[in-house]
Amino acid sequence: MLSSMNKNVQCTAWTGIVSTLLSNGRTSTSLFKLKIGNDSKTSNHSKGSNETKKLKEVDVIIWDECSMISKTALETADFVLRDLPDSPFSFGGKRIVLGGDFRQILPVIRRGTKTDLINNCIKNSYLWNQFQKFSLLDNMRIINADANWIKFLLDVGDGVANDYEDRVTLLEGLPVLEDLVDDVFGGSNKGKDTFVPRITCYEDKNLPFHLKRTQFPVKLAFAISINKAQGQSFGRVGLYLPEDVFAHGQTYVALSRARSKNELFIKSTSERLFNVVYKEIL
Ligand SMILES: Nc1ncnc2c1ncn2[C@@H]1O[C@H](COP(=O)(O)OP(=O)(O)OP(=O)(O)O)[C@@H](O)[C@H]1O
Repeated sequence: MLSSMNKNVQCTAWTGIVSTLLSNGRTSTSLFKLKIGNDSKTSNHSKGSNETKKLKEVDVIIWDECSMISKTALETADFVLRDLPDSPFSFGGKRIVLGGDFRQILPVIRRGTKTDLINNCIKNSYLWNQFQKFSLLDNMRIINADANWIKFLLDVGDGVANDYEDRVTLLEGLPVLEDLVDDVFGGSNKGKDTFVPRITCYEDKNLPFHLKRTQFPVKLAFAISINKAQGQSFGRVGLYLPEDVFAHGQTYVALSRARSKNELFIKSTSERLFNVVYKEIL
């Protein structure tokens, strides 16, 4: 819509994986030339460079997964954009659209305490009050509009599903894998050659003969961390939690990646999942 209004739009996101999901997306570090390793407090941007000239022509910046942006990075972006035309206005007068959900993962701060994380959230920036807030209320990812599941996910994200030990009890009917991974690849077979049994599949019942195929029940899958999964949707998710999560939003992000409750399989040490929620920033 913005492009049809002849607006020059640049999409950006904090992580590489999310920026690849956006049309013409770039990582925020690359767009604003943020220096990493110092909390992104400074930028390498140089006024005469071609990149800077291109950034100057941008009208609207759409910055996704904003819960992951650190306050310092947002403020550095403000500084960079003000510096382009020497503008007194925030972000050099450009329109900034932040998208995100503060139930999700926050900026990563090595050995950061809860206070460090909360202080470095963009909600604590001097810029936050300049944004107008809009709420998206419908969960469009869940394909079968399972109201119980949608409510459960929100309760996990808001921390209201937590019990006295900050654990959430999974809804009944959610498959919890007890021993599949261990049986096949670990557990008593750890370190040994393991035989994966072939299974017989019968297919194409309309054929004039009986087609039988024998296959290994193995399919290519990819393992990624919960943090990397943020921003993505998957048809089928196996959540492997040999240890508790440790950061705000991780349980919510992990549980909410699948399009349906039936496509989420969990292997965990407990059916009561640990859930870290900093209610101060919701
Ligand atoms: N308007 C829509 N109509 C139909 N399906 C939609 C719509 N918007 C989103 N979806 C579905 O929901 C999925 C998630 O959407 P999207 O990635 O935009 O959500 P998000 O708010 O960025 O999620 P998150 O931040 O939790 O990753 C999409 O892959 C798509 O399948």
